[in-house]
Amino acid sequence: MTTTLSGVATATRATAVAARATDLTKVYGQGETQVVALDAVSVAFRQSQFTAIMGPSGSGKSTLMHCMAGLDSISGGSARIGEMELTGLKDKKLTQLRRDKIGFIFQAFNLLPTLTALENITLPMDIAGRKPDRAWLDRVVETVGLGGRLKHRPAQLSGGQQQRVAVARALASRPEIIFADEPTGNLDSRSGAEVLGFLRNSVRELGQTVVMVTHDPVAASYADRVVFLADGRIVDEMADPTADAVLDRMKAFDAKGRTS
Ligand SMILES: Nc1ncnc2c1ncn2[C@@H]1O[C@H](COP(=O)(O)OP(=O)(O)OP(=O)(O)O)[C@@H](O)[C@H]1O
Repeated sequence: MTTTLSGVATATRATAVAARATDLTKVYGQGETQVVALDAVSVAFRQSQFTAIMGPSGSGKSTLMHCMAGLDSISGGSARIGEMELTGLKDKKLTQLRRDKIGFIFQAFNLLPTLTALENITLPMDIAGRKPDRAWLDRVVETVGLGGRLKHRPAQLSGGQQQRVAVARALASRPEIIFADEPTGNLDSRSGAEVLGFLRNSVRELGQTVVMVTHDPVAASYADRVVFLADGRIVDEMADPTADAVLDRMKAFDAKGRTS
C-alpha cells in the first residue's frame, strides 16, 4: 500500500469517487437546431485515477468535461464533484466550487507573462487569499522537475515547461479533481511526453485525480483508463490502455460508424 504525502492511503482513496455523472444530459439549442451533445451519460471518476476521454470529433468530450466542471449548465440528470451536487448551485457557490475543488489545464497554457513560474503556480491561491500548504507545494514543484527555472518568466521557458507550470498551478491548491482539455495539443511529441509523464506522476505519487480529453492514442496510453464517447453516449471503456489498443478501438469507430 502506497502512502501519499497527506498520509491518506492511496488504496483507500482509490475506492472513493472524485466526480460522478448520472444520466447526464446536455441539449444545445431548440427545435430543428437542437443538438443532444450528451445523452444520459453515467460515469464515475475514481480518486487517484488518471482517466482519458476519447471519441470522434463532436462526440461530446468537451461538453462532458465542461458540465462536470461546472463550466456549462446541465439539461438533465446530475453531475457531482465529491459529495457536492452541481445542479441548482448558485453562481457564487459554483465559482467557489471551481476555485476550491477543481483544477483546470487547457491547450493554451494561460500563464501570466509578467509573473515568474513560481508566481504563476501560486497565483490562484494568492487571489483566493489562501496560503499554499508548503510541504505540498514543495512536492508539486519537485514533481514538476523545473529545477532552477522557477524564477523564469513564461517567455524564457519551452512550451513543455510552460505547460508543466500550468499543471503545477492546477495541482497547487490540491483540488479534488483536475480536468485537462487536450493539454498536449500545442506541444511537440517530446514536450507532450514530459507533460503526460508529469500528469501521471501527479496521480501515482501525489494521489491526484485527473480526467483528460484527448484525440491522441499515445496521450491516452498514459492514463489508467480510457472512456470512449460516441454521439453523446459512452460506448466503451478500456483499463490499462496501450496506444495500439486505443488506436484499434478508434479505427473501429471509423469502420463501423459511431455507435459501434
Ligand atoms: N455552445 C454550443 N452550442 C450548440 N452546439 C454545441 C455547443 N457546444 C457544442 N455543441 C455541439 O455539441 C456536440 C458535442 O460537442 P463537443 O465540443 O462536446 O464535442 P467534442 O467531442 O469535444 O469535439 P472535438 O473533439 O471536435 O472537440 C457537437 O455536435 C457540437 O456541435
